[in-house]
Amino acid sequence: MNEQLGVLKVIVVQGKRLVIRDFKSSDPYVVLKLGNQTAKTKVINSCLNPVWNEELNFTLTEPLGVLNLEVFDKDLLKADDKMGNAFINLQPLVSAARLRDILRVSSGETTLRKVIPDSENCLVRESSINCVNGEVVQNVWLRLCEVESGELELTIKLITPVSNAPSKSLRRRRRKSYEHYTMASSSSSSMNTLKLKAVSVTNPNDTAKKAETVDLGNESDVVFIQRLIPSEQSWNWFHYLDKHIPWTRPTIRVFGKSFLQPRDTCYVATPGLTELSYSGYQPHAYSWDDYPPLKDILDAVHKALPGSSFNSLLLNRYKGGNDYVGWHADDEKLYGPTPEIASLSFGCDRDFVLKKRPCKKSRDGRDEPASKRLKSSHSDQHTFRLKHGSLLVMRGYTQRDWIHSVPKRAKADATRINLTFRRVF
Ligand SMILES: O=C(O)CCC(=O)C(=O)O
Ligand SMILES: [Fe+2]
Repeated sequence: MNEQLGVLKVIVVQGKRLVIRDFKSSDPYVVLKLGNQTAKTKVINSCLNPVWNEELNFTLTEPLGVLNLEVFDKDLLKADDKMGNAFINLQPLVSAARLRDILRVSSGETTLRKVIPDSENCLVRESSINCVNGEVVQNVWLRLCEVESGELELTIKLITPVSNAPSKSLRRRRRKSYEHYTMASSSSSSMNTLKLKAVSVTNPNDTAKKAETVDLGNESDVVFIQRLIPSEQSWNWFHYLDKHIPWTRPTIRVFGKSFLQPRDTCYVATPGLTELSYSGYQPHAYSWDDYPPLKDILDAVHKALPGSSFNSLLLNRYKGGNDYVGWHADDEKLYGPTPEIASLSFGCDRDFVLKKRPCKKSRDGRDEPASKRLKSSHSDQHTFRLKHGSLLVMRGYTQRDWIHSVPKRAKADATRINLTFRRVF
């Protein structure tokens, strides 16, 4: 049976910079879910910075879940629109309650621990967990995910009886909780602070980090990691790139006709490489030092792909579902015959479609029908849903034998940023 730990009081304080989902504003409300318990705030009409100050109560049981929050825009005539979501791991709060019991703190205000924003939580800034007159209280600002902007402020209180004889599960875990803390003696001031080492919370989506390899046949394959970069980190990078990259929408030539490229673009490369040119357009090559976070992103990709060594990057920004990239292969000579191309996505989900070339030169240079070249056990088309933080890598002869595209999608109403890392030889 689930063991009851106490009552979780969640005060949904306010939202900031929420997105517009109606004509000029939104009518936001928040849905909170903990296991099979659900609660909602009231709707605040026409407001992007709503103040709810509403307290919603949940029973907290073991095993501990994650508190999920979703913001919606209330609509009368159609389904409510999504305005982003966030989650908060309750483990630090429960560990802090155990520490309170161990230290027998029951009056005044004491900081029990801190949780730092990191790549595996939605925190906007560091958050303290305090014991206030026996109650364990955490104030958090959460960045909303799967949306262009928005933050939520919550105050969370865990009400458990201050116990000198902890429950069975607390006893089981007590030893483990000690390992998380480096304690110094508390001061005698009314606001005591224990010197605790800030620890990060674990990512409930860890399983999404697993790599899946799709064998395309004939020495071509695709590696797909649905969530390489955790959500919070991905949003930080998304916002940086959206704001700071000098995006341009160039005119390109396709089949002798000039078009405005249906997405924004930018190119970054190590100095001295052969220049890139595609569809009659030669982008200016910015340097990695111009946009230092790109070096952190490159490091993360190199770490995920041991042995890789990318020296150039093509960035694309799709400002909505009408922006797209048509069928093509990244088979420019400067990448060599078997380029490894690593594609990292942030923001709105989009489909990435790979399709076998109708007829293409085989490795020895002869034209052969596709049916002859590729084993029948391999499918002719693959679609990957590229999500916020996804990594997709094309390898081997994929550029020679396959073409790829990100088609228009009417429902993709938010911005997506995609980074393709390549090595120029
Ligand atoms: O946006 C994407 O996922 C793909 C972009 C792409 O194919 C390219 O830049 O060559
Ligand atoms: Fe491409």
